[in-house]
Parts: sequence; C-alpha cells; structure tokens
Amino acid sequence: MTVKQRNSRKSPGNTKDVPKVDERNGSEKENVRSGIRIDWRRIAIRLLMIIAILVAVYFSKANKMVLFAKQNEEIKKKSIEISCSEDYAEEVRHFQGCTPKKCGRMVSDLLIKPAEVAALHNIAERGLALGGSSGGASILDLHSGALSQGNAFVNIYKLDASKTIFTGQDFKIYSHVKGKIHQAIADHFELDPRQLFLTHPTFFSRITPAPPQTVHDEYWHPHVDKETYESFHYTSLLYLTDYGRDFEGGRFVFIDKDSNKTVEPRKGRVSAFTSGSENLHHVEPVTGGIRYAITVSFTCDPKHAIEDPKLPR
Ligand SMILES: O=C(O)CCC(=O)C(=O)O
Ligand SMILES: [Fe+2]
Repeated sequence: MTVKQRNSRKSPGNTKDVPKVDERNGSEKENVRSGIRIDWRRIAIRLLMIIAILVAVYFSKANKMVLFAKQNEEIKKKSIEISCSEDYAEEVRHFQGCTPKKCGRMVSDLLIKPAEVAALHNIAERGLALGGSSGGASILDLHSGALSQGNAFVNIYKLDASKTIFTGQDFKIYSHVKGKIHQAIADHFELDPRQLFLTHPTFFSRITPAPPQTVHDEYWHPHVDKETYESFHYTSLLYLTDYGRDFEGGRFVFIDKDSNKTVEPRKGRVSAFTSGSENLHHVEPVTGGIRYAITVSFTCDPKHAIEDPKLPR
C-alpha cells in the first residue's frame, strides 16, 4: 500500500470504520478527531510498566556489583574468604604446605613500590614495542620469550633488538617483585613458601580497544584460571596503569552468586587469589587508552615450577 492510499483510509472524511464520538471514552475522542484509533490510556500504562521494569532491572544489577577495590582508594590489605571449590580442594590437598587454610582473594596497594611499578611498566613498553597483536590484547612472557606479533606469537629472544633492549637490572626488578608477591601469597593463605613455586605462563599484558583479530584477543570471557592454565594454583596480577586515568573499561570482576566483586586496576595494586572455580572472573572490555598488567602465577606442583626469567647470554 502506498503512503497516499494509507493516508486516504485514515482521513476523517472516511467515517465507515470510525466509531461514533459519544460512545467512546475521553482518550479516544481525540483519536476519532484525527481518525486514528489510539488508546492513550493503554499506552501510558504500558509505558509506566516498561519504566518500572527498567528501574527494577537497574537496581537489581546495581545490587549485584560490589566495588571490592576502588581505583582511588589506597588499600593496605583487603581480603575475602570463600570456600574452595571441590575440584581445587581435591587437587591441592596432595601438596603438603601448599594447601590454603581458606580459599579467597586479597588486594594490596602497598606491597610494590612506585619505582618498581614504573620500572616494570617501562620493561613492558620496551618489549611490546618489538611486537604487538593486531587485535586488542598483547602479551610478553619474559620466561618463554613469547611475544604477540600480528595474529601470532614470536620468540622475543630471537629478535636482534631484544639483545640490546633488556638489561640485567630489568630481570632483577622482576625477580624482586615476584619474590614479594610470592611471600605475600604464602603469608595470606598460610602456606610454606618453600612449597610454592613460580609457574608458567607469567606475562606482561597490554590491552587496547582495538577490535579482536584472533581468539587470543578475547580476554573478556569469564574463566577459571586453573582451567585456562593447568599449572596455576595461585594467580596474582600486578597492575601497571590506572583505571579511569590511563584507560577506560578493563576492570577485573569476580563473578559470584550473590554479587560480583570488582577490582579497579591501580598502579602498584596486587590482586591475588586461589586459581580454582571459586574465583570465576572476567575482565571488562577496554574502551579507551592502554592497560598494562603482569600476571604472576604460582603452583604447588614442583613438576610445573619454573626458574625466574634471566637475561639470555
Ligand atoms: O589482567 C587482568 O586483570 C586479568 C587477566 C586474566 O584474568 C588472566 O590472564 O587470566
Ligand atoms: Fe584469569
């Protein structure tokens, strides 16, 4: 039907299917005048219902998100205890001295010094400048040498430039920072530090808002670290840039049944947690700027232990 035909059907002159004015309620009187049958009262009720639903959804969502660690607060130490998932508890119970008293998470902003954070940020920038994913997420693993490049990975130690861009001091700082996180995890979860080992992969990450090109760029999916990285028993993240200042989006979210707990990245913030399904989590998509972090992971299994990364000769 053309516009003309439609308009002529609805024209006031065509009274065949228009009810008599007096038999209709007030809201319909006007409709009759224009020749269009619209029940304004019904529409208003529907609109109110939609608004009520939107308000309810908004508040239920708001209730479901708790800011566990805000960017602008300096946290000495904050923690949450959670029951270990059955599979995690079953696995770690075989490793004496490495079984946590309780599973959970902890955040501390005072463990790592600002100069150490700046030095690590600088290492990440230098190393990742030699490569970089064509999508939004790049990694550099100083231990294996894995570096994102385009849609794949290369070994940074096979690139000539790597021979001059890193110094012994870079690796010293990495080991020192790793040592402090190792001790903090052992203290918090009441472990024997001699039974807790650095494991692979342990890597710098750089995230930008660039659209993903491969699955390696899809960092935002909810996951359990123990399932993604088999050797992990304790995960730690050290943030090297500030949420809201250096980048937008990119907050870390623990997905819990009652309410999600969000950690906003802050320079020098360490977030450490047991790697089982009690700590399902995801990272919100980065929508602006550049986000840098390091994942430093630990295992109870000596078979998966790795040495600290070293400057290759
Ligand atoms: O960068 C982060 O905040 C978390 C990354 C993460 O969940 C992972 O590498 O498994
Ligand atoms: Fe993770």
